Amino acid sequence: MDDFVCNKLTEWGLSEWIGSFKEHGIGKESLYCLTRNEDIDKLIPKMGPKLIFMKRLKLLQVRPSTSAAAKRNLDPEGESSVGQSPTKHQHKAIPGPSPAKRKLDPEGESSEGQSPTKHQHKAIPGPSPEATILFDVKTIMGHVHERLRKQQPTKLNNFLKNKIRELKIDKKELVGVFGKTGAGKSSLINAVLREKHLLPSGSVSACTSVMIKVEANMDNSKYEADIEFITVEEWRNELWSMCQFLWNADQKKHAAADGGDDDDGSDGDDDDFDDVEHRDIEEKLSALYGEEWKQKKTSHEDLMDNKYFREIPEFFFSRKKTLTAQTAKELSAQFIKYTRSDSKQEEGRKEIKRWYWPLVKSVTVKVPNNDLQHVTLVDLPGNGDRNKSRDEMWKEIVTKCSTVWIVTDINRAASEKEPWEILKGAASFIGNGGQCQYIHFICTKSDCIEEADDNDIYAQILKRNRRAKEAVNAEFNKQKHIKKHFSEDTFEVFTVSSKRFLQRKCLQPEDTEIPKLQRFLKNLNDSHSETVNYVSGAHGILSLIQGASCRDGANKNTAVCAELEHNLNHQICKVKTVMAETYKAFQICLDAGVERSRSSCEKELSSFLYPRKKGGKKRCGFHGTLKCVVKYGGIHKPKKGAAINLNMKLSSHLTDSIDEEFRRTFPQTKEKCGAFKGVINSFSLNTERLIDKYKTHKDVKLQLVFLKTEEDMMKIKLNQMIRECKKLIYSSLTETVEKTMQTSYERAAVFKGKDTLKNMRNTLEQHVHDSKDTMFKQAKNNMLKNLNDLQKFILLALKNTMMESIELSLKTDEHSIPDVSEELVRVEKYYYDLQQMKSSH
Ligand SMILES: Nc1nc2c(ncn2[C@@H]2O[C@H](COP(=O)(O)OP(=O)(O)OP(=O)(O)O)[C@@H](O)[C@H]2O)c(=O)[nH]1
Repeated sequence: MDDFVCNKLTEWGLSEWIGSFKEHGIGKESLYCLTRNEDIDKLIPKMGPKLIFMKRLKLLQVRPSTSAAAKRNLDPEGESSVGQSPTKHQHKAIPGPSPAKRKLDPEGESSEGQSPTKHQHKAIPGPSPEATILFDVKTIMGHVHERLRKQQPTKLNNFLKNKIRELKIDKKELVGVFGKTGAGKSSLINAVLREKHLLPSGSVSACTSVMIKVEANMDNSKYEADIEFITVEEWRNELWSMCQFLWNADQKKHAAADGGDDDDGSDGDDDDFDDVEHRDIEEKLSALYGEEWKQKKTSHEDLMDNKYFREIPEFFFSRKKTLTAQTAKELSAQFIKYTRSDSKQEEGRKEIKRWYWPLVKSVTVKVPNNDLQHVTLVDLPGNGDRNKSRDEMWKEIVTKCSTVWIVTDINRAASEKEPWEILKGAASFIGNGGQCQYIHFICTKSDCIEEADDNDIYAQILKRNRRAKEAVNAEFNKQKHIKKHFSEDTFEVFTVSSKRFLQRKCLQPEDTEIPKLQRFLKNLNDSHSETVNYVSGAHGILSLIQGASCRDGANKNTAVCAELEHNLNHQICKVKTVMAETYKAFQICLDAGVERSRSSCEKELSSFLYPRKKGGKKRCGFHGTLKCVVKYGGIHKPKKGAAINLNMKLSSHLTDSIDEEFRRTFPQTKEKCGAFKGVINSFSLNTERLIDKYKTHKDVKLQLVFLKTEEDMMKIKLNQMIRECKKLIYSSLTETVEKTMQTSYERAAVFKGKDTLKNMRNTLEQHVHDSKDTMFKQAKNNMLKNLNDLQKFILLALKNTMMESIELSLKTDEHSIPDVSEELVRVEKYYYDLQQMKSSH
């Protein structure tokens, strides 16, 4: 690593990160890359929270604008995108027609046969007043940016251009739809979107096998599916290990057939594992190669032959394929071969020779003329995946869900184990390790009732719905592990009938509860506060420009600056105090957790390694399970049932010890006071009082208006950053345990034949025994270190951002600034209009 990087980090007050940069070989180019926000996600797994800090560093403009990195940030790409963007953005901002207006036919059929364009012409309502305001303000800011670009690039000029570029609306709410296969997830998504034929559903042998994201198509009026493939290299590696496995299995079979010793001493359980693995492999290979793989399995390179991928050349080149169609039905027929596995070749789908799901990472389905432009529904099959990149994507999506729908058949909704196990398994990823605010337990197929006669059906359905809700709520109250992450007010039960909602038979739409879910999504989609933030940010920037162009008395500024700096120091002290208290509280909880983990980890491991059935009997098939666990780094994701995670089990006393304090420090729901006991949200330079005090001095007042909006914007960005970092801080506990356990998994995975189970158990036991004095301490230290990094960064960001803004608004004497008085008047009016809309909302 060269001196440049060291100097830059020192210059930015981040000298203690130099070690990490060195450790990960992050040099000058990467540093540029980071400050330009490119490819940062690839580096995040290496660097953890620090990279997120780096990412935000750019957003928060902590870096000095004279740095080389800053200069590169002001590249022409960025410039032009703002200057030209309004038209593109404007399109995005105007919502399409509401589904209610568009789909006059509840079946969702009528629009499908017709040309959508014609249909849309009739139904598209004009943009909402908010969208019009946003459109106008974006256009105004685009023009102002263009004028600034034509001027000399001074410090203030650069600062203003950056500020305009940073104004954006990036609200995206993810709703994760979980549930076992056949529960009714696809039908539910179709019903809430009133798109009867969008996601394929409904057969015994077929099921959704890859993650499908469904969102509004904001770019055109077509139905679209973007397919993202895994890498060629990844498939080659997977093929290699599958062929290897099949070869070993064949050898074993031959040895047995030759009359060799078929008892390899593996308790017979090896066969259980092999059977499961064998079935999975066969399923994958048959999907892609039909029967042909059986002749080619000795050479994985033969299975890479181009002829198998003729239909998807994109797999080798761009890794992305886009399908388009005029109707949902047409699109669905096109993408089904990328999303579903169909072991028995359903009737009507026999023409499909190859099913490409093993090569697909995810599919994004885009629905035109849908006004949920800020919401993405994600159909999540099962627990995740054994395929590494699909599993990573699963985790990434799950930790980003702001709402989770657990879908299950209404029959035995409360008593069935699987939905609760899915929820339990995901709780740490969506709770403290994620950002979920609402859990909806959705009991589907409420129309399916057997015992009632025709006249009684309606009453019976409603009665069962009531009972199901009571039972599920009662069950939720028993789920201690889930309740550590979520309070009762985040949990709600729905009893829905997707089928009857689309058919309008037997049940009124309201009784199907689909409209209730639609209203929820509509509220989630609401971008009012984002629009207010955009307009208020624009108002602040224009105030700064106008204030700078009519600046006069330096004396007043000195007095205001002194007062602001005094306020800033006072506020920083307040934040520091809360941060120190938080650190202390974390330390106390974790110390207790380390002690408990140390004393009980061997017992925990034992209960895992020697599982007993109810009644104390030994459990069969455990050998296979453990083999999977050690092969996949402590994690086993069976096709059915809950995922097994030994790392989480070992770190459970640590996570238990911190869960409550963690939730208090980083509350999930927006209504709560916010992170760090609300000290970030209440951070204020008291600019409102100063605005009132200096209301007769127009230039000072304008600068103070800018500072007020700058303060608000900074808090929004900081809160977003805190939300991302807290996930990494939380997951660092289990990750440390996972890393420490890795060597023992690797050693255990190589055992074969006689005494395999015993040897695997001994290896893990010995390792836990040897590392129990250090592993948990290390996990605690890592969490505290990450917390400390975050706290330092927040303080740095608060101080530097506000100081830079004070300096540029009140201490810089630049007069070659455009006159934006007209624009300011217009945006100011919009700003007040939006305030009024907000109060009437
Ligand atoms: N009667 C009735 N049947 C439903 C309802 N919802 C779903 N089904 C049926 O249940 C079956 C499974 O539904 P899907 O929507 O495909 O289930 P899924 O959870 O998406 O299944 P996978 O794709 O395998 O993950 C289909 O035959 C549906 O028609 C409902 O509300 N009422």
